[in-house]
Amino acid sequence: MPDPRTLYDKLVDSHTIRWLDEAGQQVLLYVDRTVLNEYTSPQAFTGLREAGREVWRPRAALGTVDHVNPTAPRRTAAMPDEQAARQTEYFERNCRDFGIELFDILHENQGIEHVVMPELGLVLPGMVIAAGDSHTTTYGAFGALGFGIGTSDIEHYLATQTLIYRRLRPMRVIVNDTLAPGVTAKDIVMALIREIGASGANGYAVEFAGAAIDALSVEGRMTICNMIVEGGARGVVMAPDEKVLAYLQGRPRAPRGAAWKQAVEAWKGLCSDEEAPFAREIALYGADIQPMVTWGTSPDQALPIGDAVPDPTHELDPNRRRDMERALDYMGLRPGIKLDSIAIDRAFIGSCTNARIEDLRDAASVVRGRRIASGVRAMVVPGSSAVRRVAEAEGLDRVFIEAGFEWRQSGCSMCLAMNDDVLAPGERCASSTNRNFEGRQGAGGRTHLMSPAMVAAAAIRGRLTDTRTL
Ligand SMILES: CC(C)[C@H](C(=O)O)[C@@H](O)C(=O)O
Ligand code: SF4
Repeated sequence: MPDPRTLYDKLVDSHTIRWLDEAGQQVLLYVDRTVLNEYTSPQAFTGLREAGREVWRPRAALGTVDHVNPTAPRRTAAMPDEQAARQTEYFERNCRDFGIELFDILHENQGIEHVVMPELGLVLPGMVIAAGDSHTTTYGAFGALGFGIGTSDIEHYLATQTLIYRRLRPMRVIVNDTLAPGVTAKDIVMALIREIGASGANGYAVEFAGAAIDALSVEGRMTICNMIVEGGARGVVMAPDEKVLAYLQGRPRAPRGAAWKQAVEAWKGLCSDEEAPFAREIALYGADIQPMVTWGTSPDQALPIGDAVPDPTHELDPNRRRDMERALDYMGLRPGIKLDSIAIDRAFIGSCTNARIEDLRDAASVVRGRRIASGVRAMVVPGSSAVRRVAEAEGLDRVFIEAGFEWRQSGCSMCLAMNDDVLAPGERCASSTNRNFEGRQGAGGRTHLMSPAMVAAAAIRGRLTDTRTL
């Protein structure tokens, strides 16, 4: 009998070309696909150009403009500034010259890379996908191993279709029970990061399992795989099930006909063996998880919405106390105030974490028939042009617009404020994104992370709000 293996190890083993050390901890890994963006790919292409190299398998790469483009409701090719224009022009030239398919800003498939790849059916169970963006882990929801790589690795990948890869240690997170109504996938991942800390999963590949994960939609699973990066995990997997197959079947780039049948057959066995060894295991009880919000400047500085801003003087660890004091100072918050009393200026529904169609439906169901609070500026930035079209076909754009939201074009937008969607200094934002670092949404801007439904509720009340009380 072969040794029992985890799903993560099966994925790495099946893509290992050769061991680079005696224990097989460092390997030459075959990578099936990548996705490129205008922000992290330029130096890689410059490297290829300078070395006179070609791209080994141009059809295994796809480019989409997402980080720097504007999201103004009327789409044009114009960029907000000179640097963004230079980045997108060079990106477009690189894709053209190296034979890589490109979704430019006016393309009907344009969108945030981690939304575009799955919706086209380009992420399949059993694949290894590496890309120049940390949230490539999103693809774990399909039983694929996705991870972010730096620019020199992008160049290595493009030239060889391989990477030098160091194995991670497998860790399992089991989420038992069922979630209470009003609690979402975002709350699971935020609760987990709060528990393990922002570097709690450093060095680990996390496998999620358990009844609460099984019960989630594929979109919800993507939210978890996307955001667990903020807990330090550089690899995430979930065993593919019937829901994954149903999600993929018929997608434009997914296999069809006999190839589909063959693929489904090949995906059997993409799960951890029963006795597979995990270096670490954590259990969460789904029924205990509450809607979460962050109060600080790190994704682990989060609490259930019913709680109060914590008091640093109660923290015994001096480093953590200092971090808390600094975070509260930056966030302009006093210890002890109720989280649901914190007034907001802005509300942002967007990002590769939470701007898929299901997220927009969730938020719209909170917003329907209501108006946003006066003084709040709220916007919805769909994760992709396709999500935007589906939402419009369902009339969700009207729901948001009638409530006072701006309905925008797709892109990363105010998730990281590389375009002209930025917070002014001191502005406070309820945001469905994944990072709340200082200045993330604009210099001096204050970010509170939460689920899209919670953002919608905050926009309506004008302060952080438990959706269940609306
Ligand atoms: C720009 C890119 C390097 C970065 C990432 O890798 O995650 C960005 O997408 C982010 O979310 O901060
Ligand atoms: S939406 Fe945000 S987290 Fe996602 S790729 Fe863009 S900047 Fe990164």
